[in-house]
Amino acid sequence: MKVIHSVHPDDFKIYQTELIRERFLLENLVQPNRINCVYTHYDRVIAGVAHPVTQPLTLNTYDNLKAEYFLERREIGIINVAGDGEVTADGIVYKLNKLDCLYIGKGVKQVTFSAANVAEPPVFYLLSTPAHKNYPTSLMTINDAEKVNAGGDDTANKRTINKYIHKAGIASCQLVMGLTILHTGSVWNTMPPHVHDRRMEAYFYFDIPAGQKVFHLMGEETQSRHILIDNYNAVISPPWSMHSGAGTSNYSFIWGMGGENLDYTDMDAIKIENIR
Ligand SMILES: O=C(O)C(=O)C[C@H](O)C(=O)CO
Ligand SMILES: [Zn+2]
Repeated sequence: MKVIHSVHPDDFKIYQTELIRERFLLENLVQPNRINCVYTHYDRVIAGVAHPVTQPLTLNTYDNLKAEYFLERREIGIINVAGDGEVTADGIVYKLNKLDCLYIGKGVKQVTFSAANVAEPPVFYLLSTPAHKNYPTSLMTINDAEKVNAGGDDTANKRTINKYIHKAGIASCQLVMGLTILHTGSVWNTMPPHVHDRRMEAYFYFDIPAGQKVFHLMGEETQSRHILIDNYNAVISPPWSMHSGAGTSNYSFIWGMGGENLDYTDMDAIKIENIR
């Protein structure tokens, strides 16, 4: 499993394009009949994708965890961003259609992923954090996710934020997870931006139309940098970094966090006029 180490904000100031991409961008996660995971030293979050097509896939442990099974001391959030699929947790089958979310708690030994239809296979985005106790496995469909409508047409940031795993939603030890859908004609996510030193964050961009890209914005407020994002890329946002983005079209993204608290609204806002 690839390992991503933490970066100090002072060191980040001299980073050029290639080094920014190497240290923060997760590419090539979606491969047929494979689970690809990346271990980060940001709150020990593991991000990855399971893409079962013609065969079921099992979430095995990795040597990095020194654990008998993946969820021995971890919890995981799973969101499907493509065709219909199934996730089985210790023999119980959960159907996940596009944009449905499954939380699986610490102590579940066997997790498998499968496609409902080979012609339109699922893409399961995975985000896992260390966990100290078991919370029940819980499925939440996109319809049941708590919704916040934010932004406006006049500022090209009209979007719907869907919350699944958070203080008032699915219970977890430290994982917070949901997804944001940009409305047609809107391109800016998370603008005005924020930081939350108490939690790292990872974004997974999807439904970026062919030929379009997202400029993901990161860095301290007076040291902004960007990374060009393709469909199904994930990007790590360190606790000191703002995270925002503008697309050449509308798109969607999954956000997920690990750290001190489960309060989605715990953010330190940045004024647009202060960004440099
Ligand atoms: O569009 C938004 O605004 C977001 O989706 C914000 C993220 O959810 C976030 O950064 C949560 O901390
Ligand atoms: Zn955030």
